[in-house]
Amino acid sequence: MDAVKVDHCSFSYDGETDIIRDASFSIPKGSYTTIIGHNGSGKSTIAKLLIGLLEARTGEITILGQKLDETTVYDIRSHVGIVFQNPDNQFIGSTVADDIAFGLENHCVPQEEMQARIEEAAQKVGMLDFLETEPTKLSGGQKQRVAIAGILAMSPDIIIFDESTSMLDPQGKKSINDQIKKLHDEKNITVISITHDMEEVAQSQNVIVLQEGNVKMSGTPMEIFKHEEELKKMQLDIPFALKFSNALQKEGVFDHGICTLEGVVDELCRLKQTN
Ligand SMILES: Nc1ncnc2c1ncn2[C@@H]1O[C@H](COP(=O)(O)OP(=O)(O)OP(=O)(O)O)[C@@H](O)[C@H]1O
Repeated sequence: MDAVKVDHCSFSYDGETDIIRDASFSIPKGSYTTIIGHNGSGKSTIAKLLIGLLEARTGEITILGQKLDETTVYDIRSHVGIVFQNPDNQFIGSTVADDIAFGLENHCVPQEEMQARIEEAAQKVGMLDFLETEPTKLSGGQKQRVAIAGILAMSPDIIIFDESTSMLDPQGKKSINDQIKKLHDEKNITVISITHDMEEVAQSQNVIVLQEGNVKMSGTPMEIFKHEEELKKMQLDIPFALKFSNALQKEGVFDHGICTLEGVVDELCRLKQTN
């Protein structure tokens, strides 16, 4: 089953210019999909359409088999968690723990289980020592980690990350990206991540490339990265690991391209053993 199906959707903020233009794509249940595109290509608008914060002018959106409309939107939102780009708009609690608990309280999770889930989620994002801190006293990156913990604690079927790691330092970004991958691998959650981080794109299973509100390409990371020139025209790049492995391929060391650093290291070790 598809987790998400977008069928010929168009959307306009002002009723005149379409920002999303006849977009169609589907995202398989349990997959890890990244959505990329230049600034203003419509990625965040798509995310808001998927959770019914905006309504498509034409076309149909189906989430986990349910057509999205005013009768289904609240039920659908209970299965879909979203972490936005700006953490400041996502705080309601007076402590970090309250904040992570917010969604759980709405779902009437028993107190004891709630405490365990709060601690587990806080630990995953490296914020266990901050549970009693006021969210307003946190840095932007720390706030974003708490917002992510709030969603992780809910264990939704689909999580949408809308450039959620863009404020994090490199280590924080890596640890959140690792958590996202782990969540997907272990719990079979459908992960949809809007990102400019090509290292993250490389670790996903499917990629959707948006250009001016339309789906320009879709496929596996390697299928997408083959179009390096077209990506460049859209202000997009390929990951460093692939550039490195392409250079090694030119020198005759590798016989194929590899887009993750782990993959490059594995291949170098394999070659060392066979030589
Ligand atoms: N609330 C709004 N009202 C009017 N226009 C908007 C609104 N939000 C976004 N837009 C416009 O819609 C277009 C797509 O914006 P969107 O935020 O979806 O792009 P994006 O691909 O997420 O960009 P970025 O990579 O910069 O985050 C842009 O031209 C933007 O100016």
